[in-house]
Amino acid sequence: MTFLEYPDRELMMLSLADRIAGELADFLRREGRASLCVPGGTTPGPILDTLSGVDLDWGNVAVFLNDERWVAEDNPRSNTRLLRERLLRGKAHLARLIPLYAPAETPEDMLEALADGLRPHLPISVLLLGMGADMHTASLFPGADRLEEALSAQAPLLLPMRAEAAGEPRITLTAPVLAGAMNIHILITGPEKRAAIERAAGLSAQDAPVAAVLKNATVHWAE
Ligand SMILES: O=C(O)[C@H](O)[C@@H](O)[C@H](O)[C@H](O)COP(=O)(O)O
Repeated sequence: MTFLEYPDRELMMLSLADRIAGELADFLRREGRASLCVPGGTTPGPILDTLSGVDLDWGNVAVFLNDERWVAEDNPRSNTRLLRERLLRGKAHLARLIPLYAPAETPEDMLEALADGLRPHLPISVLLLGMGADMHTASLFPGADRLEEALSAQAPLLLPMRAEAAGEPRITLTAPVLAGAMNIHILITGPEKRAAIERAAGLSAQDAPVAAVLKNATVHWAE
């Protein structure tokens, strides 16, 4: 992994948004299309805000989440809602949202249909991930019910995931899909997460799921 330390959060958010935009522009130039996979949670908001105003051929960019909480879009915990409010507006309103949620009782009910929608947009051109202090990334939580399956090289694209720390049931991209991204950025802030990611580098993905994507990742950190 490459570790980049920034003088402050604001500078980190702007620099990383700029870098992500540059990587997307490269893909668009070379291949005519690109995919951008982003986290929910509280950290990435300012990057999504900046990206939404960037001049890109957004009509050829597919955007999707790393993972989704299995709640309707009007729920404040919906990551899709965050995407719509912070990224899919301004210039980026032309981007194509590939859903990780559809109204149904459980993620199991929609798993195949959602995976079919995702498949044509892989491998991921640019992946942005967050991480919890417990070393989870996407919804790959330590101790989660289907973690082992999600870490396997044979994992399907998407899996439902349930874990005590997760709250509601989740749906998540699996480790091989995340690790197969062409550019991988992990965005973290604060001393606790810095210590966690340094510890994760020496642990198995079973104990520290973020370890599954660390090898080719650039970690971006500010106090
Ligand atoms: O839906 C989610 O919760 C995210 O995709 C998750 O993996 C997130 O990135 C981490 O939990 C960090 O979240 P914070 O940025 O809020 O600390």
